[in-house]
Amino acid sequence: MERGATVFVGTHLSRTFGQVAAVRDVSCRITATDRIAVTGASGSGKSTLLQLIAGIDDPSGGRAAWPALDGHPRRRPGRIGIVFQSPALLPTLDVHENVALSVLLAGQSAGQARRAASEALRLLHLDDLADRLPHELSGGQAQRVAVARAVATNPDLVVADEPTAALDSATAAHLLDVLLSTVDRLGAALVLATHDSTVAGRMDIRWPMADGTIPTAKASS
Ligand SMILES: Nc1ncnc2c1ncn2[C@@H]1O[C@H](COP(=O)(O)OP(=O)(O)OP(=O)(O)O)[C@@H](O)[C@H]1O
Repeated sequence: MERGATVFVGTHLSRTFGQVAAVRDVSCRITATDRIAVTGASGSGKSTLLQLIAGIDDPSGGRAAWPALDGHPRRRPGRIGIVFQSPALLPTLDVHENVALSVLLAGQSAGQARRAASEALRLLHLDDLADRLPHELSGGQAQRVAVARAVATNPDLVVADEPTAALDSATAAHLLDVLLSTVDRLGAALVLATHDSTVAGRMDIRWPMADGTIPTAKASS
């Protein structure tokens, strides 16, 4: 992707659930290669904002747009990779099949999916685990597979919702190393929600959320 390209623009975004305003009037911009940590207390709206950025939820008000990703028939999971707090691997598929599935869902052929999965597993040093079932993995290994699944389609934007929350600090640091080096290699933007100040400290930009808003998000543009 072109350097400086705008991957996402949120304009006066809001998302309400009944009486709860989870996201309130957030305007923000993400450009290619940005490394953004969304921080804030539990319930401040981080996950809700990430879901709007990933396009898996619609705002109640305002506008979400992905200028650099337009023109792609399938924005997700092709151009946007998502890593959740828990790996959420399909239990009856082995590691390679779990990763290949995301590529298939992005519209690639079975052969392309197999090749892309092998490449993603190699990138994340998971080749040796390709034949394992999810229950045969440690938590850290499973989360690395989840990263492989998110990046196998060569996305322009990776959205990660507390990807290290369930890991001990050494495993979390390793996962973050792997995630950062992978998005560097892809030239993708990364937006990551975290409670962990060490994790947030490794990102270039911090969006501190409080009560559904981000006072400084516009400063990233
Ligand atoms: N699907 C939903 N239905 C109803 N309320 C919701 C829903 N999703 C989120 N909320 C509410 O919106 C607010 C923000 O939630 P959100 O999960 O975005 O916060 P968060 O900062 O990610 O929290 P945490 O750090 O605990 O994951 C909370 O008050 C939450 O209860």
